Amino acid sequence: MSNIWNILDLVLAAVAAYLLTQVVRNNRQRLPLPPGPKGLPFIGNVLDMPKEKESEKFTEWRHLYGDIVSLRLFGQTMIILNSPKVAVEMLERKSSIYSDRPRMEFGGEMVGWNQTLVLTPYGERFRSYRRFVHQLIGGKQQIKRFHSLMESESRKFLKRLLHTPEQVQAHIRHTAGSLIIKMAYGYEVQEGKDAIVDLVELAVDQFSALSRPGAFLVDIMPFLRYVPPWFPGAGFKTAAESFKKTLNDMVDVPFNFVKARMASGCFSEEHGFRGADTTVSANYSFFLAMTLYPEAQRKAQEEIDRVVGTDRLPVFADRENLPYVEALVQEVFRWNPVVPIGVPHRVLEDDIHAGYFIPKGSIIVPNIAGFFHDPEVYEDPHNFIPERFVSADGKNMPPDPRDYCFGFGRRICPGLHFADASVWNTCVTTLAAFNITKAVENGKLIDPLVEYTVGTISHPKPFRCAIKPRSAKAEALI
Ligand code: HEM
Repeated sequence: MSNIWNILDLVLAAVAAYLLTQVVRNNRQRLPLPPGPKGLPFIGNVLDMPKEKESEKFTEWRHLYGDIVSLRLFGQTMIILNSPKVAVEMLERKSSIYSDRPRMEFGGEMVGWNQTLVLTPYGERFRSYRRFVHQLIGGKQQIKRFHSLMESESRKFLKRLLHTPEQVQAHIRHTAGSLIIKMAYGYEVQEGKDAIVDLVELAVDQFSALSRPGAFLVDIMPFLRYVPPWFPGAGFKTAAESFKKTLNDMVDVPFNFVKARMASGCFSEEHGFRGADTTVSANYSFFLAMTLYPEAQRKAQEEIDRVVGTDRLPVFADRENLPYVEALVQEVFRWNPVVPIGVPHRVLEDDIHAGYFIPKGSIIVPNIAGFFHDPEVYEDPHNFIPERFVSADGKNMPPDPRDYCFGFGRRICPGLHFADASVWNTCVTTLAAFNITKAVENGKLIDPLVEYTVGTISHPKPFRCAIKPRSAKAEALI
């Protein structure tokens, strides 16, 4: 008899537990979604989503609705995080449920980027990719192995600038591509045009275009994937095929090179890693800032001359003695961030945050550019002012932009130490060797516009500037 009671007790306990979870769940679902623009029946906020300058629109919504804003794109909930505080609370403190990526029908499934770390769903494959990348470039110590490579690549960069300064953007791209490919595969990039660098650039540009939230309708309505190619509006299928070929080539061509090198017994140890080419944007922003803000340039050069002297170029060992240059690099990362609205995360379970219901499967977008352009945190945010990061006692400074510009939680950019070192190195060696000023045309100074491209990775639009060696001595050093 007592056995039957024990079993009954267990059954009752299980039923009670089930009912309790249902009550909690129903209560959760009764909590409101975060506020946001109203939207239309069925399509929701599709028409509210900006086609460019997303960050500015998200900031407008911040003023209307607050730090957490929700949108609905057909049946998909999107949550915009408008302050670093909520981004840290959700994406870092609750990272065990906020670290998935949305399924991107176009870029992920049709083109194949879901096979790379950036779009890999949260799970075992994600963890093993991260472990691997972490071993290679995960900490400042690991990056030290690449300091001499970065220093020698930047010397080549200075030479290219000296000969063809008007091609600065191409030189930045070439140097960044060359550095990453050399680090990953031990492949020596050719001067001028190089097939592998071109492939990496093309693939990364395509990724940038296709990974914007809502960039392709098929991301919101996955069934469109099955419309026949001749169907009106199905041009995205041809585009997917072409993007897929670029991605496959980017993987296969260097891989085949490595295989051939291994067969011939001359394979360098830094192999097997593919990285995104985001440092290009930061470095080009640096040139734009130096063109527009001569006073910041002059102060940084004065510091370099005083600390390093003019008989040699700066090296990584000088870094800690150059606080103004450090502040200038921080300002480069803040002024116009490379990834203005991050890479979207996806939440794996229902959550309640700040009294709002965040449904499982919501796409979470941190408004990084919005954080950096908040005048309450960074005074006069659209101007380039390294002084905001300089303080005699290291107190009362705004947050270091490097705490946020690389994303959050378990998805934080694994290339952040590499990127920070390589951008610092480009800035400091260029400042030591060259003066960057406005270009002159028909006797008139040309004011470059501060305009950026649309896409996950945002680049300054091409602009003109003049780049000349600071002195005969500097030229001799190059
Ligand atoms: C200025 C330079 C860079 C910036 C601003 C930047 C920024 C970012 C951001 C915002 C994310 C998304 C993080 C998130 O989801 O919360 C990311 C992801 C990623 N970045 Fe970077 N990045 C830079 C350079 C690099 C470099 C040099 C590499 C490789 C050497 C790299 C490799 C990656 C990878 C593989 C991911 C995907 C990580 C994942 O999904 O788990 N990045 N980056």
